[in-house]
Amino acid sequence: MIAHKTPDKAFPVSWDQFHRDCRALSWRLNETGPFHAVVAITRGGLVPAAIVARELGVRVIDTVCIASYDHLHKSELKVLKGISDMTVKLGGGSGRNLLVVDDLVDTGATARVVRSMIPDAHFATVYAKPLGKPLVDTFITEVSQDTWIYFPWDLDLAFAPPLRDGAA
Ligand SMILES: O=P(O)(O)OC[C@H]1O[C@H](OP(=O)(O)OP(=O)(O)O)[C@H](O)[C@@H]1O
Ligand SMILES: O=c1[nH]c(=O)c2nc[nH]c2[nH]1
Ligand SMILES: [Mg+2]
Repeated sequence: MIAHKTPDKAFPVSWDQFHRDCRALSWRLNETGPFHAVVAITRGGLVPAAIVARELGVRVIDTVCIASYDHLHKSELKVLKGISDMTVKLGGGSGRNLLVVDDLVDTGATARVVRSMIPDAHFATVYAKPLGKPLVDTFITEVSQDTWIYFPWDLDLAFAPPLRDGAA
């Protein structure tokens, strides 16, 4: 396990907000395409990839399966499944006209690995932190490096204590 400081700030995202941000991302990407295929970086990229592909009318969806975080803790990055040969061919070998989608870029380690596979692909994430931002072509919202983004699929409805009882 790689030593990692627990982020100071929390940025929780609701399903509504996430859908709105994915639609905003699709608007931006619509000016850049057309794309022959979408490559989702699993698992976090699956939900935004579905929304973006729907908005842009792309029917070919592939995955590259990468794991590096165990909840808040960064571990060694593992590529569990690569991009299929058919998709790489669609992108002319270098990724031209392919759209890579992930939920966020943090340190940029995940994006760097995927970029090395298809360097000419267009990289899009919904959220970006400063360290990873240079690796992404299009994103919607930037948060500070010491912020942890909580996605709706990782959250549950729960009681929030009143401010006067000591809630932050
Ligand atoms: O820029 P980085 O520092 O590489 O971090 C960003 C990556 O970390 C998260 O994935 P994670 O490895 O947690 O797997 P998951 O998508 O299955 O949740 C997130 O979905 C990005 O893919
Ligand atoms: O849910 C998540 N939120 C984050 O801010 C983050 N950074 C890397 N991996 C992450 N996963
Ligand atoms: Mg991920």
